[in-house]
Order: sequence, then structure tokens, then C-alpha cells
Amino acid sequence: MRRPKSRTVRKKHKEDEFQEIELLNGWIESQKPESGFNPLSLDPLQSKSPLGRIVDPRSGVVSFSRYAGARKFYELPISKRTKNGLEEGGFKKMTDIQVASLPHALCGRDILGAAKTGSGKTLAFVIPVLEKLYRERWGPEDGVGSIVISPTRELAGQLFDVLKSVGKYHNFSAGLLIGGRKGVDTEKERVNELNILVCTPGRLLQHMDETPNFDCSQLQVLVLDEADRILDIGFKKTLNAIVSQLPKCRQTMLFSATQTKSVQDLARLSLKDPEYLSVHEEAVTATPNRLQQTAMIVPLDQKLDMLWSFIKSHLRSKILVFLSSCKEVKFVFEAFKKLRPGIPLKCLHGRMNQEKRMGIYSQFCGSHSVLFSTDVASRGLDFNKAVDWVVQVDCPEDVASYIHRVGRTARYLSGGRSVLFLMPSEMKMLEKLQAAKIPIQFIKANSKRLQPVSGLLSALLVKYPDMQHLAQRAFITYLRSIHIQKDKEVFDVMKLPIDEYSASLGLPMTPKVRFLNQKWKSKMESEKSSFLESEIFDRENESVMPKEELLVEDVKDNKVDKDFLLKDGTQDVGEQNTSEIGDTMPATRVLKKKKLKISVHRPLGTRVVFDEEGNTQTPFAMLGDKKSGNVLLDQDKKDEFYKKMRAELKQVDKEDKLLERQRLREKRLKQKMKRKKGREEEEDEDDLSGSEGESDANRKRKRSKVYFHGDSDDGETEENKADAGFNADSVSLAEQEELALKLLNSMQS
Ligand SMILES: Nc1ncnc2c1ncn2[C@@H]1O[C@H](COP(=O)(O)OP(=O)(O)OP(=O)(O)O)[C@@H](O)[C@H]1O
Repeated sequence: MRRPKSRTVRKKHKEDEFQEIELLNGWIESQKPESGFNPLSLDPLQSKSPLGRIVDPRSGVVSFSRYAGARKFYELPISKRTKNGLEEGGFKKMTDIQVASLPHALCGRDILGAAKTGSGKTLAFVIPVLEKLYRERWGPEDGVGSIVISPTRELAGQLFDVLKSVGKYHNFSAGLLIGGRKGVDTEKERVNELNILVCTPGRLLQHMDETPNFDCSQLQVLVLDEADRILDIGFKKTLNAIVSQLPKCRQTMLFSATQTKSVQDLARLSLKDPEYLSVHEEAVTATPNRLQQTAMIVPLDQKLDMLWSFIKSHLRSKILVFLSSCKEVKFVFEAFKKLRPGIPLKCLHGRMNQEKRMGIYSQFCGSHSVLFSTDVASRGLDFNKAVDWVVQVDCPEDVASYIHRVGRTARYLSGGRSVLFLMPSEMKMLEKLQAAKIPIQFIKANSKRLQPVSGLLSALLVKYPDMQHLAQRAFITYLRSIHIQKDKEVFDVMKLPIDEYSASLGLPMTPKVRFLNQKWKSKMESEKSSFLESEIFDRENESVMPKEELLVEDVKDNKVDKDFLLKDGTQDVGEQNTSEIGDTMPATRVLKKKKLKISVHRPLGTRVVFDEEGNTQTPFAMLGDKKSGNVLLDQDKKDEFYKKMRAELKQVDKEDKLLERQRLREKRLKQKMKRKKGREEEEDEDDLSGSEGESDANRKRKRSKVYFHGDSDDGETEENKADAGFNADSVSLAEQEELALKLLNSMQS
């Protein structure tokens, strides 16, 4: 047991601390680098030159050593405590971003730091955070002095570990505030005593809103790691609310491998003349030099075959696989696990509970295995033992996202490899990556080594009915993820061979995709609107375009895609794919009958009759004796006429009622679907974002119902039943009339 320090020892420590702080302040102030200057351009210090405070023995003049341009941590004006923490962590030489940014950050300037992935940005802000509070003699009674915000919980956890390790000789209290953990009430009790908060935006705002007396008014330093992500639209409201509660007078540091320069973003954070330090801006490549990057064409329906083959041939590697949605991750993980590839499999996505997420993250840090993940693992994570391969099965949404994903390998001094699967319709992405200084090599997939897995998946889906549901959800969320992508040059859901894709997941039937249906319909309508409007809605006119012709027309439209693909130089795989596109007119898109619209303003119960000269006559005039000019009516004819009219009126009346019922039902259904669509979109958006915060709230929300047409009972929901009703109701008018007539006849007989 350590003996309590005596009062004198404590006093001595305090005095030493005070002197050190004085020295550090003097050193920092006197040797401040000029604003706008990049310390990397300075020569390193001579190894034997004196450091810190230098007193000229003859004149007694006090000066300080230069710290801008320092290449080693001990040459910096930082406390002994931090130096000890760094040394124990094995950190001696600084990386480029640390050399460039630390001198500016230590003198309290706002920083915009950009450097390649894995280049050591974390220490570039952790050190100034510790040093600022140390020099301010921050204590427990001073409350929150620094806040570090990260977009994901895993990254926040990792930053917290670095802070704990480098700051282990300091006396600050630090807390990790991330969503999804049960202990929010315990956090609330302690959060006011913490000096440094490492948090995700959602949880920080939760404390700002809910924790009594939570006070950040004394905040000294705010850090946004992966700043561009935190500043983007997904976190906009949360971040604005957080910043509105922080004092304006503070130091703010933003770091990312893909930094924002948007004046608007910077204004939102009230940065004061920030130092923009982009150490790799002049570099030939935007990604780490030791990273070997490849891309290959893989048609959508062969992605799983390719992934399976890849895993089977890399059983001794550590592989990180990116897919676009939680549902896809779940399905591929569960399915491949059942097929036992011979390497441990793991999965990580935003809808898992927090303990499990953290557990998976640390397990993957340790061993060789395959981790299927959404973009929740794409930023910042530094898996201890190097990742050998990053496999992007689904195309990243943009260049920045690609850079962050591949950045999970080849970190610091280690090497790594990555492969990107691109569909023929996504080839534009390759151009974009190459234009952004990413040295990506285009290779041809070796189809001979492809091990098809779709057959095995079909068998799995039969054996495990739950899997069918997962496959259906994966199918729909993937299509939705493509549908909602902003970059329409790369992502076009209408070009996807959806039937083949569905079959490749082992599904016996293509699930019904409502949003695709609507998109397809609106495409058809816009292209043929004038024709359709005059023809298809004209009930009286029998020359309505037959459905088959519509189908042929649409297939012809897809021929445009085919030409486009061939022009793009993707002949070998493209050819195969174009035929797929042509053939893949999803049943759900075309076979749905076009409802016939009937003008409700059509005059009912009145009939205008024309004579041979084209003059109008009253209906009864027909019954008159035209030859004699006598308009007296024949009684039999009159009776016959009335009978006929009664029948006609009844029929029309019946028809009206049917139409009215149908209209009301459609109206109700539309409202219901609108509500459901809202709920499902929320769920799927969360599903795709994979970021923290939202997932927690979403778990509380009701799971939205599914809309599939599968032959499994599992997929059959209320909505399906409503759908079935809807389809039954949308029988053609001719059928309705027939029905009405039958009813009428039965009434009369
Ligand atoms: N000066 C250093 N000396 C030795 N290792 C370092 C140094 N700085 C950082 N590292 C190591 O380099 C790795 C990457 O660092 P870090 O996670 O900070 O990179 P990053 O630039 O933040 O990456 P990303 O952009 O992906 O978030 C870590 O394992 C870290 O321990």
C-alpha cells in the first residue's frame, strides 16, 4: 500500500508543477511559430542543441529553444507527465501531421488538420488537450475543460484508450460518454465531475438536455475527430445544438483524412483564423503509400460468389468486409457462418447492442478472422494487429468514404491491401477515384477460381426459414441504399439485375420492392405520358396499348444501358450484364396492372341522341313515329324502353357504388402506406447510416412491417394482405361491369 504523501512532499510537488508550467508558458509564448507557417518545412533540431530554457552563462540572458520543426516529442514544450505517458506508449518520433500541427496547437490556435488515414492524427489532438488543462491547472472542481467528439462509439472508445494511456500520469478525470450503454443514470451523477469528455454527438446532447447542472461554460478545448463526418448533414442538428451551448472563447481543433474547408462549416464552429495543416496535400497519392489497391468488375449477382471465393482463398488473413446496410451484414454473416468457410467470422453494425459491438471490435483486434461491417467501422478505427485486406463488396458512396474504408489497413508503418467490387454500372466511380489521386489498379477477376455459393444459399434458405426473411431484408435494403445515393452518375437502381440478384441470395422469388415499382412506374409514365394519357385512360376507346407492348418498349429502353456499358469498355463482364439488364425486367415492375381511371365527371343517366343530320334529339323522340311526323308513342315500345332504361340505370348505379368503394379503399390504403413508408424509411436510413446515436432511439421504435411477396409465410404481413386486397380490387372495369351485370340479373330474376 502506498503511504500517503506528507504535506511537505505534496507542497514540493505543487511548487515543481508551478515552475514547470511557468517554464512551459514562457517557452511556448516566446517561440510561437508564425501563423500560417508549416513547421514541417523547417529543418529538424540538432541532436545536441539545448532544449527548453537556455541561460547564457556570460550575459545571464534567458532564451528558449525552437520547438517548431521539432521531430521528437521530448523537444516539444510539453509536461513531464505527458512525456512519460508517450514514452511508455512507445511514441518517440513524431509523424508528419504531429510535426506540423503540435507547435500551433500547443500555443492555443484553432486547427484544421488533414492527413492520410493511419498517420497519427489522434496524438495530434490528445497532447494539446492534456497540455492545455495542465497549464491551466485544471482540477475536479473546474468541471468540463475539454470535449472530444467522435462520430462512432467504437472510435470514441479507441480515442478514450489513447487518452488514458498518454494521460496516465495526469490527474484529470475523463469519461467516455457513448450511446447504447445502460449506465446513463450513473453517467449523469458523475458527468459534472469530469474534466475531459470523449463522446459521440448524440450522447453529449442527451447530457446537455437531461443532466441537471451539466455545465460546459468553462470549456477550453473542443475537438472534432473525423470532422467532415460530424459536420455533415446527418449530425447537423445535433452539432448545432451542442455548439450553441458551448462558450465561444475556446480552442477548436478539427481532424480528418478528408477535411472540410467549407466556410459555412467553419462559421458554424466559430473558428478563429484556423491553421489549415494538410500535410499530404502535395503528396502524389491520397492514400497511404504502403497500401496496394485494386478494383474489379463483379456483377451484382456474383458478388457473394466472389466474396465467398475470396474468403476461402485467404483463410490465414485478417479481412474487413464492407457492405452497405446492417441487414446485408446480418444476412451474409449468418449465411456464411452456416456454410463454415474455415475462418472465424464476425459482424459489426449499428443495430447491435453496445457491449456486443465493443466485444466484437476487440476480438477482431486480436485474431485473424473476417469482419463483415457497415460503414460504422470505416472511420478512425485502428485494429491493433494489422488488417491484411479491406474488401469493399458494395461500392462506397463517395471518394471520401472509399479513403476511410481502405484506411483501416496500411496504418502507420505497416502495409495492406484492398479490393473494390464494382458493378458495370458503377465504373464511373473508378474514374472518380483515379481523379482523386488514388492509385487503384483495375484487375480482371479470375472466373475460373470462382466458387458459386448461390446454390448453397438456396438450400440454406429452405432449411432455415428465418434466413429467408433475412435475405429478403438484405435484398430490399441494398436496393434502397442504391436508390437513395446522391451520386446518380454512379448509382442507378434501374440498371440493377434485380431478379438475378434475388436469386443469388438464394431467394426463390424476387421480393416486391415498392419504391422501385413507383420509380419504374413514374419513369414509364414520364416517357410515355402523352401517349398513355390519351390512350390508356380512355375507357371508351378499345385501342388501349396492350401490356406486352409496354414491356417491349421498356426492354428497348434498357438497350440504352447496354450501349452505354459497352462504350465504357467493360466488354467481357459488361456483355453478360447487359443481357441481364435486358432480361431482368422485374416482374413486380411491369406486371402490375395499370389501373384504369374513369372520369367521375362522365355524364350519367343522360343520353344525347343525334338524328341523321347531326341534330340533338330528346331520347323519347326516337320512339315517335318518324314517318308520319306523329310523335305519339307506341305503348309497347314505351314499356320496353323504360325497362331497358331501368336496367341501364341500375347497372350504372351499381358501377358507381363499386367505383366509390374502390376509391375510398385506395384512399385508405394510400394513407396507410404513407405512414408505413415513413416508418420503414426511418428504419432503413438508420440501417444504412450505421452511425451511433440514432440506432439507440430506433431500437425503441416499432419495427416496421415488411412488404414482400415471398412464398414464405414469414414475409406475409398485414401489409401483404392489404396488398392482396388492393390487387383484387384493381380488376379492370370490364370485369367490374360484368360483375355488376351478374348482380343485376340475379336481382331481377
Ligand atoms: N508518433 C508515433 N509513433 C509511433 N506510432 C504512432 C505515432 N503516432 C501514431 N502512431 C500509431 O499509428 C497508428 C495510427 O494512428 P491514428 O489512429 O492516430 O491515425 P489517424 O491518422 O487518426 O487515422 P484515421 O484517419 O484512420 O483516423 C496507431 O496505431 C498509433 O498508435
